[in-house]
Amino acid sequence: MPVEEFVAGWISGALGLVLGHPFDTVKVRLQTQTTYRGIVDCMVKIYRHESLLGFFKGMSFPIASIAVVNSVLFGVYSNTLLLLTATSHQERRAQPPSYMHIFLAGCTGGFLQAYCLAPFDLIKVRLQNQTEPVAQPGSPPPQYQGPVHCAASIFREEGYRGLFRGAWALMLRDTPTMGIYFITYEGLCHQYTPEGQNPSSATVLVAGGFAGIASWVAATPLDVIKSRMQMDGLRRRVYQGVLDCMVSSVRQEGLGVFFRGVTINSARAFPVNAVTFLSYEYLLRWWG
Ligand SMILES: C[N+](C)(C)CCCC[C@H](N)C(=O)O
Repeated sequence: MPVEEFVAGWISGALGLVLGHPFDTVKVRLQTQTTYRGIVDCMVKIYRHESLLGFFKGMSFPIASIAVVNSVLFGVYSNTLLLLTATSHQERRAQPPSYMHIFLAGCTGGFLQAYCLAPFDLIKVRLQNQTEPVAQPGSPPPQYQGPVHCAASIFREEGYRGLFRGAWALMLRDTPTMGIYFITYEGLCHQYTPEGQNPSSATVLVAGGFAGIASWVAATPLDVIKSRMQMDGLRRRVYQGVLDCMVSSVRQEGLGVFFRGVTINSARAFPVNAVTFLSYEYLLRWWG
């Protein structure tokens, strides 16, 4: 089983992640809190009350977990394609797999990575939603003092299953949309690359960026529900499950609720995924 894909997936994911984290914090706040009027208002308030550090809340765990999560995504994707089409990464330029195979491999990768991602994503969302200024002397400490403390408190209060709160919504969000992610990427690369050649850096950047946007636009409705399920249970349980969360969110806020954060998600998705795919392709070419 080729391991390069796993390592390339990890490094490229980490680069994309740091670049996108400030956007991600704004997105999570907009999706789960009602105090902000929009993207700019949210950014200004975070900066004023919590300084630049406020944008990087909750980042240490994703950095640690991206090794597992992105290497599972890219490793499973690539190895599923190998199973389905019997072509390795290098051979795929000459013999491109069918879109059906790409979609299925993407879904498989998405499904398995969601399972690894769930507890890390939960902790990230809980930390990002703490609005207290970072470490102010004299003020009461925030509920969670850091990722390990957060994980331990959730485990203590809600048990092992508590760490998987929102995991169902996450799995539903990622399985089909990771299929869309890889289809868009491969489709655009194929379109703009002469037969049998490797795509140029510009093509990889643009195809990666649009793959990110396309999959995030499709993923946003379930992303909102996922974030809400993850915040639920912090004080008192409000939702009975994914469906209940959907129904009551729509009842209270209208259908528009499903597109909360879509603009910021797309703005984040382009650079993050352009960088992710560029470094992924180059690492594999370099090693291949
Ligand atoms: C499937 N879904 C849309 C959720 C994610 C697709 C892109 C994943 C990438 N690591 C990123 O953070 O943008």
